Amino acid sequence: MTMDNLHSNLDPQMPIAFIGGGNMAKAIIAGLIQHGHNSKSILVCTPSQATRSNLVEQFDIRVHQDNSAAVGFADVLLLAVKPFVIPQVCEEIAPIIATRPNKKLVISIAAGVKHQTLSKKLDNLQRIICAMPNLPSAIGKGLTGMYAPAHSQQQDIDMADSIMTAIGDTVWVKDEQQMSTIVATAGSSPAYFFLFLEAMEKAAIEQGLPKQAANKAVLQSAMGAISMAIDSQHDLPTLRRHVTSPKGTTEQAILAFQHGELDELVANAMHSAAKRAKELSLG
Ligand SMILES: NC(=O)C1=CN([C@@H]2O[C@H](COP(=O)(O)OP(=O)(O)OC[C@H]3O[C@@H](n4cnc5c(N)ncnc54)[C@H](OP(=O)(O)O)[C@@H]3O)[C@@H](O)[C@H]2O)C=CC1
Ligand SMILES: O=C(O)[C@@H]1CCC=N1
Repeated sequence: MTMDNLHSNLDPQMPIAFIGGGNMAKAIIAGLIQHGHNSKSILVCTPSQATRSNLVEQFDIRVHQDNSAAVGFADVLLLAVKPFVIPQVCEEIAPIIATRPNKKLVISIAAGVKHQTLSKKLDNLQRIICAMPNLPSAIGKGLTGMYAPAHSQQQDIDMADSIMTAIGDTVWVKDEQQMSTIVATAGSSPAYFFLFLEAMEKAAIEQGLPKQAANKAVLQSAMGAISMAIDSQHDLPTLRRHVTSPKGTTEQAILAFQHGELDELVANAMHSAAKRAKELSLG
């Protein structure tokens, strides 16, 4: 709940178990370790030997091939598998969780998978929190949208929040429906920015800049703009106007974006992402 993740009160020794060791698990683990979490307090259960070896090499954490090991290792379990794998994982861990349901907190980062679906698949487990982080969690600059149903205990909300604020900032939503907009706005959005930067870099190269210069000009400008947008007391349209001299160069670029109906394009793209999150929640 704070922009300063140094304020997370996560105990660096607290055991955390991940089920699934892919891109997003790695991003969260990188963020946790950067925040000072003890690597030996992190276990990842994931089927492929290659992924496990890579995780040990990269982070010096514990790994296991059997998902049930996660339940024995930690009281906080982070489900980081693709949405379609969730039913199988729940089937494997539900009987073990059922032996001590009051001890286990499950945090799911699977896009679109609803709280109620998870609860049903985990033998009516009540201690479940849905989280939608994003890739910049790896460098402590993530944004995680979070949802806990009304019956959740405050200690579970605080625990989930302290894990996610260790790797960035959090936004809690009261209505689970809003999680699909969080997917579109935060979970998926780093890819939109990468795509836009790729397009700018390509255009700069086509206009004649060497690749290295094009890359530097694009990334440094993006970083400057984002830093200003965060720190400035001006809103986004005002900052845009500060760059756009009447009859100048920027105005021509902005007109070209407007002719291309940028607002509609962005709205359509985000609608498609949110719609897909809703479809995943049905599957
Ligand atoms: N990527 C992103 O930016 C974001 C992703 N998410 C969500 O995170 C989840 C994971 O996505 P992402 O990390 O990108 O996906 P990846 O494909 O990179 O990782 C999925 C991982 O799940 C593992 N896995 C597959 N089957 C099982 C199983 N039966 N038991 C345990 N582990 C299994 C895979 O194992 P192995 O490698 O061993 O074969 C792999 O390590 C998804 O639900 C996605 O919606 C949420 C926010 C952002
Ligand atoms: O593309 C996906 O489905 C996942 C969820 C949000 C980001 N990556």
